[in-house]
Amino acid sequence: MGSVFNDAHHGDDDFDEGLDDGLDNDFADGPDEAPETDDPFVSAAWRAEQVRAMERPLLERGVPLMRMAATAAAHVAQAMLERQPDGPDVADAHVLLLAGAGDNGGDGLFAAAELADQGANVVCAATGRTLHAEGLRALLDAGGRVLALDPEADIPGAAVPDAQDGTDETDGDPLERVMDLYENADLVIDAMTGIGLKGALRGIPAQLAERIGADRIDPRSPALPVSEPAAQYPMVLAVDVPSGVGVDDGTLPGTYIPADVTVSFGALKPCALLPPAAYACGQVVLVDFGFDTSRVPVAVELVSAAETRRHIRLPRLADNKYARGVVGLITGSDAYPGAAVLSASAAARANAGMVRYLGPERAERMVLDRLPEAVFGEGRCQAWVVGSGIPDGDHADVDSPQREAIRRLLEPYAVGEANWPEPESLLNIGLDDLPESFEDLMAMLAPTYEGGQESLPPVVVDAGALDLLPERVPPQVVITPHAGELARLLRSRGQAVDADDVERDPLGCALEAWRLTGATVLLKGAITVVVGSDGPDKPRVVVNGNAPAWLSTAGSGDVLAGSLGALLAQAAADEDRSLTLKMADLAAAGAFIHGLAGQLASGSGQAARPPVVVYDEDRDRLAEAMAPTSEKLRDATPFAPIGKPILAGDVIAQLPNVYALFASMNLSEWN
Ligand SMILES: NC(=O)C1=CN([C@@H]2O[C@H](COP(=O)(O)OP(=O)(O)OC[C@H]3O[C@@H](n4cnc5c(N)ncnc54)[C@H](O)[C@@H]3O)[C@@H](O)[C@H]2O)[C@H](O)CC1
Ligand SMILES: [K+]
Repeated sequence: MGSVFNDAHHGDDDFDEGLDDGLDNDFADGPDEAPETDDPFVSAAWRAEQVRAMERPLLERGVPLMRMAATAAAHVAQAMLERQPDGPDVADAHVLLLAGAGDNGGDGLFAAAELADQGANVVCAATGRTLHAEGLRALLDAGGRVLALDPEADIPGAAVPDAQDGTDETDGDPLERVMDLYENADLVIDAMTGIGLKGALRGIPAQLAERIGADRIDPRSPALPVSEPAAQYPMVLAVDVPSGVGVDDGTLPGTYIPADVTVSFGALKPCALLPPAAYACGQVVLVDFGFDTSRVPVAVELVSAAETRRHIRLPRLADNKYARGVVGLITGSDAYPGAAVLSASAAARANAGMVRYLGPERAERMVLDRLPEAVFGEGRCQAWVVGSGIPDGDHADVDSPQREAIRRLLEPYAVGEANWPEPESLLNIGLDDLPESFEDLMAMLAPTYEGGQESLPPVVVDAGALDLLPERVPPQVVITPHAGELARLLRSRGQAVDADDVERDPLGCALEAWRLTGATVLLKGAITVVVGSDGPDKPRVVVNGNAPAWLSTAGSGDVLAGSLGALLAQAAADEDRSLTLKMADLAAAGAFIHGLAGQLASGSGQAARPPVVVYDEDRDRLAEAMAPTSEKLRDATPFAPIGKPILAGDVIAQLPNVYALFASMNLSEWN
């Protein structure tokens, strides 16, 4: 499954060949070769202002970034046409360019001029009052035509539609004219706005996006494997970013044009990684300009296989089961005993040394039936998982003993309220003595710990335990809400937010929850957004996008909680490591493992955020890199490319295989 471990390749490109010989630096030499699986270039995104800061030194040295961007866009356009089984040759293609007045429009004009040079029939619809002058000249010289949509436009050589008249081809409502062109086009190049967009689209671009965007958004369409040939014409190529998306925050503030492919220049922007904007980007092809990213902090990071591998602890020569990490679970309930089985089995199959389960008798019996290895005896736990399958305060008639136990477990994590009795040690809970009732348990969980809050074991707070979270907690507390649960948590802290608000602005809401609680926030969704601490008051944002749509199935969250608990226990088992600043990466790695298990279980090459393709000037290599995952997966499984339905248990069954995959990657790098 090559595509799972990002195929994208950074470095060794000869994109700069033929450029200004005066280039002295690493750009001229191409960036350093990076290992295939560990390339920050394809897994990090920077905000618009940061991208501008990184492009500035290159522009000052006279590097022709716009021409490089345009050539790359033209090559990508060609690759899109060529991969359509019934697609026209470039020379016969009808291309509609939507060009704004800024440099994004300039990129589009030069790109379209290259296609027109090869014989394509290109019409540019200008959405602003002006067009990039040199780009316009290039397109007109290459035989392209230009239609100005704004009656006040001042664009030399452009036709201006005139609704009053009725005599020539420019007559009629300009938007209708564009829609006619749209319907007859093979390819649309969307270059209305790039990183210069302010707020939601307004005016003519907004109207165009409303018409074209509405035509293209169908939430009922099936989740297909990556970059299948487009199901409909015209295909849309977005220049740098799809026009209308929130470049820095990943929101969709107004109308926008969803793309089949987005060709992104210099560096990824957050909208390429964050939901919901990432869904509008389609396949992302990233053009390397050789930016110096070393001094610019990453805004959003995509968790990679290589990063995940770093957090896994392989068994060592002298290990015993305790050294490998013990996971304690207070999950499952009389109402949902299955969650106990799922969370405990997931933890047990995810490379933990041992699993301790704590719950009502019936759930305990079910866990033992399915997992005879589970223990209920005394000993250490390096990480906890609480709340999966436990009704929350609104749904539990009386506060159950389980909820009380979780409340006690979480008490010592309350920041600023430390006033604990002498530690018997929280880590030593005598589960043997565990009663039918939880009375004694509560006593045993009395808030005690050694070495201060920092040394408390990491804990995953899921589902019904979210309303038991203390006001403020340290970062080793990971909360794992979905949109509705996050909204509820924020409401409990005075924010007027509902689930739709969270879905509209997942990053904003996860950041808010992190700010308010201090917890590491893992917001579940097709793309998972994690916000954790990267130092005092400094958030770290990591997303995971490798999950196939098949993974949205009952019990999936219980599996995530259990397997994340196991990952945290492995990390915490090495006591010399402080996890505080690693929690965001650990949580995202947990989501990656879960997503990969879902891909293996379903045999699907589909992913919410398909791997980023690095632009290659070599046409054959570019075509290969952009090829559908179904082709790459053809021999991997009989079910590729679509995959098959799965149950939570199927995902659990694949967890050992995920670890096996990691174990076979670059063994020399293992700790
Ligand atoms: N990343 C790189 O290294 C390079 C990127 N390039 C391209 O340049 C654009 C950014 O160009 P800029 O001129 O700064 O802005 P835009 O073209 O994105 O937008 C300006 C354009 O949009 C109009 N506009 C702004 N807000 C709105 C709105 N809310 N509604 C409607 N219209 C709006 C504004 O009036 C202007 O007309 C970058 O994305 C790349 O594509 C370069 O090629 C160099 C290298
Ligand atoms: K654009």
